[in-house]
Amino acid sequence: MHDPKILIALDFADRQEALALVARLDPASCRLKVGKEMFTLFGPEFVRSLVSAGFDVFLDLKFHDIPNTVAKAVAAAAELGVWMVNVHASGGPRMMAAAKEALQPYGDKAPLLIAVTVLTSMTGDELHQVGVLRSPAEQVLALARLTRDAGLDGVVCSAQEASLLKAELGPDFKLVTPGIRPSGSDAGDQRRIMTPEQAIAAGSDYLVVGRPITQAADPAAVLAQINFNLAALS
Ligand SMILES: O=C(O)c1cc(=O)[nH]c(=O)n1[C@@H]1O[C@H](COP(=O)(O)O)[C@@H](O)[C@H]1O
Repeated sequence: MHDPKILIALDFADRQEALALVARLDPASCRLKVGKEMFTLFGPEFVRSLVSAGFDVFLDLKFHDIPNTVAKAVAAAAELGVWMVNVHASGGPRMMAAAKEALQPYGDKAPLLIAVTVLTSMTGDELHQVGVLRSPAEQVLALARLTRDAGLDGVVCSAQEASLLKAELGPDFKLVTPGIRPSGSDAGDQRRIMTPEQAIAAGSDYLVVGRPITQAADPAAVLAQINFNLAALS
């Protein structure tokens, strides 16, 4: 596969369990995401080992801090050789521009820089609780516009906003969508969800899939089935 669409969220407390899954995966058929749990437990060495094994790695630490701190953190991620890194768009345009600037020295080796808009676990009511009175779709669009204007490569959003964002921001602005649930699988803590096929049809570029693959009896088979279904769409 030329450009694997599925980013598998490696959210494991046990390194051996994660590595047993990785050993059954092919870098040509998926990419890997390392998030806060595994990075906190196993650190940069774990990320480097996945990069050395030939995987494109999305380092999902969702940086959200003052511009100087985020710029340095993003540069540290680039040093690890990751394929994608993310910040929170609500850190603001100056923070995002500083992150972008920090990647300039890496040229075409720089990771894709993506901003999280509204977490896929959040509903409109929860946004209201934190003082955001817009609907999720309106807030996602507003933050995505700020992200594009700051020169970043794309956003993390839910697939429910993908068609709106593709229409408003054009085909090149990357949409990375978690909250993916093959039909019949448990939503868990996610709220704004879609199936893989619906997400691709709506315009998602990359689908983040965790538990539906990692907690399956046969994770490689679930991945193969999703890839097969997506190939049938194109
Ligand atoms: O940035 C992310 O990857 C992310 C953003 C978001 O809005 N929602 C979201 O679920 N994620 C991550 O995507 C993964 C989803 O995992 P599952 O819910 O198990 O498929 C988790 O690792 C989350 O940390």
